[in-house]
Amino acid sequence: MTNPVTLRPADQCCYDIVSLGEVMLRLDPGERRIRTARSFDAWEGGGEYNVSRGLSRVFGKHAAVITSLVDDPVGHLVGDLITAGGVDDQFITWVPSDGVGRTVRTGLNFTERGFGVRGAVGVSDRGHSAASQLRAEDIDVDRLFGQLGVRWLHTGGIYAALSQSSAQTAKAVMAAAHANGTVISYDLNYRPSLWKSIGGQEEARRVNRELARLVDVMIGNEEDFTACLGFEVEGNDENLSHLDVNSYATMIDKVIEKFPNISVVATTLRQVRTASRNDWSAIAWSKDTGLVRSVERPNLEILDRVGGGDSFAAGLVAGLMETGDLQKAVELGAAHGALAMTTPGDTSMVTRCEVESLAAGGSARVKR
Ligand SMILES: O=C(O)C(=O)C[C@H](O)[C@H](O)CO
Repeated sequence: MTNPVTLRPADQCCYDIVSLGEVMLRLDPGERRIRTARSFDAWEGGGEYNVSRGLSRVFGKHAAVITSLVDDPVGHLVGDLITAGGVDDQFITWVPSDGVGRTVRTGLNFTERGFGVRGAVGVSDRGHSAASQLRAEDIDVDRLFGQLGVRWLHTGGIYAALSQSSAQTAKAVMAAAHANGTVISYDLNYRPSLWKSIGGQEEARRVNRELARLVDVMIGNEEDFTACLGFEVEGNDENLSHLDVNSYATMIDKVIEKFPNISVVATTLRQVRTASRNDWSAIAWSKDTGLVRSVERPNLEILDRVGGGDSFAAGLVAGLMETGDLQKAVELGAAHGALAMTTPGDTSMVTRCEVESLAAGGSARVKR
């Protein structure tokens, strides 16, 4: 089995995985709603970072994050959560506080889980965040990708949407990674709220198409390839109430034709029956294997859906890094994503053993 991606040898690299993205303070009202909450749990979260955290905590990989935080107590709380998540903080750029957050701040993300007929809600408060102002010159890419060595870089469409400069930063970091033989994955992660005031979907497509030329492993959910890259999936209705795998296969052919640099395309497929029950599976493609599909998990019970896609990506990356077998990788990703959605917070609280057991068809029988 040939690995669809060519990885640098582990003994030549300080890091298995580095993410580039914003890390926000996630404020979570638990079972309550944001609008009526009186207390919040604090976690850290960010689409790109969550992948590194999962790879570190669950799959035992050496991980780091490239981001920026404000040098004040809120920034340091996020920094503390990052190191507790097993992610190296040496590539965090700390910027001085202006005293009130007028020009630079640490992003906040209020997230409620939803239940049954009430969908999950995310309200971010992240204008002028330090991460959105991070510039390529702030990052010592020669040291990171050249001297220290990185096997895999993960970034994506959330970071690219933060500001005009963040898209440029993403491009420069991806180019440096590519020049040093680092595999690059990119999760399209369409967030309409981020694009709303900076050109909407048209601008999202322009930016993501430009960055797609540097990507080896392209990841997205059931709607991202249409929203971010403009590839329609035949038969999808507005509510994505029917997801036809053959139509995705046709769409992936078009993606590869347009971006021949891409070696793997991976998509999570989620049909939302209620906020608490989703049909969940994933598909992936490489030239050698064609389309592979994970086990389908109809009516999967969900406690907190946020971060499910990131945990899928972490499992997929771990599987490709360790086995090069796309079928195994997609199973590991889908199982990790499913388990991550059984606990609160963006990231998973499971062990590798639990992921492997579920991927191999294990049940939820009590263990004691
Ligand atoms: O919207 C964002 O920027 C986030 O990163 C919030 C969550 O962490 C993300 O949606 C999880 O995938």
